[in-house]
Amino acid sequence: MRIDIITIFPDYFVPLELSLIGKAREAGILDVRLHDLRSWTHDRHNTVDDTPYGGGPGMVMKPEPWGEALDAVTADDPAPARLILPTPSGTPFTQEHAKRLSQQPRLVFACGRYEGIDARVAADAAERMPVEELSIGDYVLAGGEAATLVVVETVSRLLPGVLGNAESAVQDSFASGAMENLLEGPVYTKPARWRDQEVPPVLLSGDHGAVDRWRRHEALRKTARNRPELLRELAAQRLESMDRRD
Ligand SMILES: Nc1cc(-c2ccc3ccn(Cc4ccc(CN5CCCC5)cc4)c3c2)n[nH]1
Repeated sequence: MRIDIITIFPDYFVPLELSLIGKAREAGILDVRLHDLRSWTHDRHNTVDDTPYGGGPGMVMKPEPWGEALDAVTADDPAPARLILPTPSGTPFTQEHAKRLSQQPRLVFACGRYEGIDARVAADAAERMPVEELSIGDYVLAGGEAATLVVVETVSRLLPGVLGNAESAVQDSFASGAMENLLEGPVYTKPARWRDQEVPPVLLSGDHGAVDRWRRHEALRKTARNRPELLRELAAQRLESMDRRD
């Protein structure tokens, strides 16, 4: 997968040189390219923002630099680029969304700052490529960079070869399958006793059936405590599938 990131803060993405994603880049699984938006400004001050039409607080990012940057970044590779626009007003980013994005050959991230990017940029890009506005949560960041890091990390760890067999994305909470849509319960490792706390004996029993039942019970308990609304969804899905079978 090729990932292009356009930002006025390229240094924000130094973390993508580290750890799993850094190794995936070295292995050629991921091709991450950073672009400084100011490279597509032509005035002495490299201006990227201006006051909002209609008044209001703050500044808005000018369309011209974005138009030129997106043209340049998507011109050189035939694979259809999908433009990802982090924004507080986007569709909620979920694990399902990450799985869909991990199937794409190319993602281009436009990291806004100030109060956002002139709306005509997304409208113009949509004439040439799929554009997705997405939110990573109901809170307002200072710009799109942190959201882009979250999406790139979530998507990258789903790519074959990125996670060693030491980790596995299959058992992720929100993953489909046996523990579908449940939060994962507690995890333990050696020593079996630490600061007077014992690891739950079932985990040392070697009885894999009992271990699976215990883990499912813990996942249900944690989901009921932290995300009860997920249980309602799960119950509704179960009822629906039972109704379909009847
Ligand atoms: N999930 C999530 C994503 C983000 C995010 C993503 C990109 C940008 C670019 C700039 N900002 C700051 C920012 C500040 C204020 C407003 C709200 N204003 C009210 C009137 C016009 C706009 C919007 C945007 C971002 C924030 N935040 N949270």
